[in-house]
Amino acid sequence: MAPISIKRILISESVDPCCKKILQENGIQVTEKQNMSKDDLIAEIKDYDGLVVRSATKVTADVINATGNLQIIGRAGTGVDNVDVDTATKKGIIVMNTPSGNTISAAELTCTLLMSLSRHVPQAAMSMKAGNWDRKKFMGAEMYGKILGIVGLGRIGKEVATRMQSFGMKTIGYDPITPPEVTATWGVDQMSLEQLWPQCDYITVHTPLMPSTAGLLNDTSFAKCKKGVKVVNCARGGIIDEDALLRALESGQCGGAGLDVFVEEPPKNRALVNHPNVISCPHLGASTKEAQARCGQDIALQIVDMVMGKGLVGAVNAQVLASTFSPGSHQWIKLGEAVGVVLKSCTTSKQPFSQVQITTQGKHCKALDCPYILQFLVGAEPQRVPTACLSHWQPAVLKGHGFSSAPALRNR
Ligand SMILES: NC(=O)C1=CN([C@@H]2O[C@H](COP(=O)(O)OP(=O)(O)OC[C@H]3O[C@@H](n4cnc5c(N)ncnc54)[C@H](O)[C@@H]3O)[C@@H](O)[C@H]2O)C=CC1
Ligand SMILES: O=C(O)C(=O)COP(=O)(O)O
Repeated sequence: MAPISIKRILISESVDPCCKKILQENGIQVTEKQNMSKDDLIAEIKDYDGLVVRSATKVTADVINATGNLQIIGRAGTGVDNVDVDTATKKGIIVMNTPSGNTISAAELTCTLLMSLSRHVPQAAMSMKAGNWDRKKFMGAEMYGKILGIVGLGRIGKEVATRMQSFGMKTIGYDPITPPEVTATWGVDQMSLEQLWPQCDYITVHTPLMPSTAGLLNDTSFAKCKKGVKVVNCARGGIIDEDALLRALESGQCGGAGLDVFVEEPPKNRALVNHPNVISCPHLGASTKEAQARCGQDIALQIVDMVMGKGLVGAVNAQVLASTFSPGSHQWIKLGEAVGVVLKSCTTSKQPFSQVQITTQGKHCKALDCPYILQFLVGAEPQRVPTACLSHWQPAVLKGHGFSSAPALRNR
């Protein structure tokens, strides 16, 4: 991989101090500036080769187009929906994230919200602080024996499932990529959303926000749910349609909601936050010491490795990734994608490939495994290669994400 020169990095949010320390120890100058307006960021960003953000910095096309020498946008966390990845890609800027650093913390907050919904803990605590002693008002229900529907069975969905099973919940779910045989090994019975909605006592969503997941829970799907279903969104605002949720809460079709994320953060419209059956947090899923330490360290080390030419871990924009490999590799990377496209056109099955082996011949192909496999996947199954796979292409991760056997590359 051709080394990339990064001399100055701007950290625009509260990222664990270890991030700055690691970058500085590796000769990179670091400036921390928080709470910048869009105009401030546009003025500031011109002087930097790298930018490190969390979810609050909106790295829009305007910001990216204002950059002079920016080469890397590092997301100390999972979701990159606050970064205009397409514009970054067009400008040749690598976007990289640290998707596993905050998984456990987000899963634990989800479980906390599920349990708080069942026993009204926040409302009871507020009532106590107001000087009351109201036992009748806060009658709850056991989690034991109830059905939890998990939409999105990736890293966080899996951790939520295994934790809630320990409370005696039955876990069912839906994911278009993670195969049912894989989720069955962690106790989640997969089915279509049509089958899932009417069965659930609780529903929690753990998908990225994208066109196919925006409004997954809407008026139509709420109408198919059990009356009084309780829902949690610790993923991204908008996966549960906020207006539909308010209507469902008001009609009693939805019995309560635990919300960590909102379409607009902080939300100007407080109708949901103020609803008596809503428990909400200001996007706290990743806000633990442990998650922040992991994400801060991971993003710094990934940037340092990239600068040293050691490897490119965590890049979510594969096209840029391809262009960072030596010019000699480009033709092979293109060939990988083309082979994927051809193979895809030869199969009529909608299922992911169960086993793929790519055999190359000749010394030039020996060092190509990462980019070649990645581009093969992009060509073969673009809609089935989640960001997680692109950023963590290692066979073990691919296997967990729907490729029942990760592609093997053999060189003869
Ligand atoms: N509240 C917070 O602070 C945090 C929120 N997050 C968010 O949580 C979400 C999940 O994160 P991870 O589990 O790490 O991601 P992941 O990529 O491991 O899992 C997402 C899963 O959603 C599935 N999916 C895609 N489209 C779907 C659809 N239409 N229906 C059902 N499933 C679908 C994918 O196949 C994948 O398995 C992301 O939106 C992430 O940004 C992550 C960390 C902290
Ligand atoms: O990692 C994610 O996707 C998150 O939502 C966490 O966001 P944060 O880093 O806490 O701003």
